[in-house]
Amino acid sequence: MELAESSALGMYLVLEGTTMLHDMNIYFVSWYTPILLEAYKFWFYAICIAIVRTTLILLRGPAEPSPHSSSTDVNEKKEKDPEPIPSTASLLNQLVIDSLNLTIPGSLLGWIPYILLGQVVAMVMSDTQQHGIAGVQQDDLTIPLIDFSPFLTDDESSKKATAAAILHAFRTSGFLYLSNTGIPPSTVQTIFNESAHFFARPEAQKELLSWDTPQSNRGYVRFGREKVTQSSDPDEILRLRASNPDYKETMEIGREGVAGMPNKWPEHFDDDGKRFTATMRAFHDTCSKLHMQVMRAIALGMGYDEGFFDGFTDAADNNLRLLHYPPVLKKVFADNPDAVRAGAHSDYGSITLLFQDDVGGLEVKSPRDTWVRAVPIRDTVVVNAGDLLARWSNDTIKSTNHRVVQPPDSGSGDMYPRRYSVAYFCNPNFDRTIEALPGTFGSESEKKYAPINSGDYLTMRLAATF
Ligand SMILES: O=C(O)CCC(=O)C(=O)O
Ligand SMILES: [Fe+2]
Repeated sequence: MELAESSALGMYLVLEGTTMLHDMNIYFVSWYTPILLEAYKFWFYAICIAIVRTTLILLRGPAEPSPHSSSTDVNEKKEKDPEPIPSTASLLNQLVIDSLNLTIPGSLLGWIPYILLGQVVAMVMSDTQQHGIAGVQQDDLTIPLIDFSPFLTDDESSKKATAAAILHAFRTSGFLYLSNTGIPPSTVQTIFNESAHFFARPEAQKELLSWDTPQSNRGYVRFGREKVTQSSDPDEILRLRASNPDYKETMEIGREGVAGMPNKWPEHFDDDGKRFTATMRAFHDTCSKLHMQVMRAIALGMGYDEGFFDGFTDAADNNLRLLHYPPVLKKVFADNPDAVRAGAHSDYGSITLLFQDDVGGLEVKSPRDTWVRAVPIRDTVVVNAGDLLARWSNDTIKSTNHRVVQPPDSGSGDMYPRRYSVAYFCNPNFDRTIEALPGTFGSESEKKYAPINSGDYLTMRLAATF
């Protein structure tokens, strides 16, 4: 039966292969359609055989190894583990997947109504959403989509399960998508509207709100001023900035009420400026609550009391950054392989809450050293760990490099569209000392970093890039 299945699949691949040049507009053939239909039939048969095979295994149990296979080379046998026996759950799972897959060639052949295919796709999508499988998975990098709502209940076991999933993501890829965070999508939409309105102001007006010092880290940063990079060598940063500027402008908003470090609000310009100020003040507060909740999840995941980090998060020494990447000629990217909207970097603080529009362009470095697109997923927040959390966790949590490049080519026009995003950079209270967390080291000598003051660390990192 296995042979029949692979033969049918082989026929499908061979037949479909013969139509490839036609598909690529290289060599047109008159028999394209009939051959393709025959190919789809073999695809359909192969899945049918697979379904029958799985059903038989379910009913009868796995086949005994044949005498032939047991008499194969002894050396080879010694090295190989016996084939694992699939569990009933995994067989049932396979059966569901195969049945769903059957609808694809089935619909293409007109044997199964198209409408069913649509329903099946919707079913698979909602299933993966529910089980948190969705997200991004490529080149050994997994950015899971995690539903945060169970963590916001009083149910201890739901909270623990969500906390464990979040910590696992921080320890492996350093990135995750969070849904149902408690921040309404309409609030995020308002922030994006206000941001677009702000960046549309005349350049001269924005310059009046210009960012001045890394200590304060507040205000408007014009196009090309910040060059995010891992380098701390000033000459190297200057050279990079001149050759490959970040194609972006930003507005940095810090915690309100810090002596000597006022935010640079546009409230004295006009009513729009007043509305912007009130909206952003409120959003800073809203995000600081999510920051506290995510840190509580990390605490629970690491086996501490849920409130372990509260004394590190309650000052809300966080930075709200509005980002605008203006439209850019496709030619700029085509001509220069190093062109970026935001250069490769890791974030500095504890965690970042990132809201992106649906344009795309954010990429995350995979363990295979490739760039993987962190595609926008509607109504989710991308959460990633920063360098200070990695340091705090004695490198058990990862602060992963990421960058922003051109969005996928939509094909029309000679420019890539503008993109907006909003990053909320969270930091441990600036007056706290950060040193290896309990449980992240055995003996004192396993602590990788010296204790450091949170505020000093952040200022040092910011001073290097502006
Ligand atoms: O715009 C984005 O999606 C990412 C921005 C970012 O990584 C940053 O500002 O640190
Ligand atoms: Fe970043």
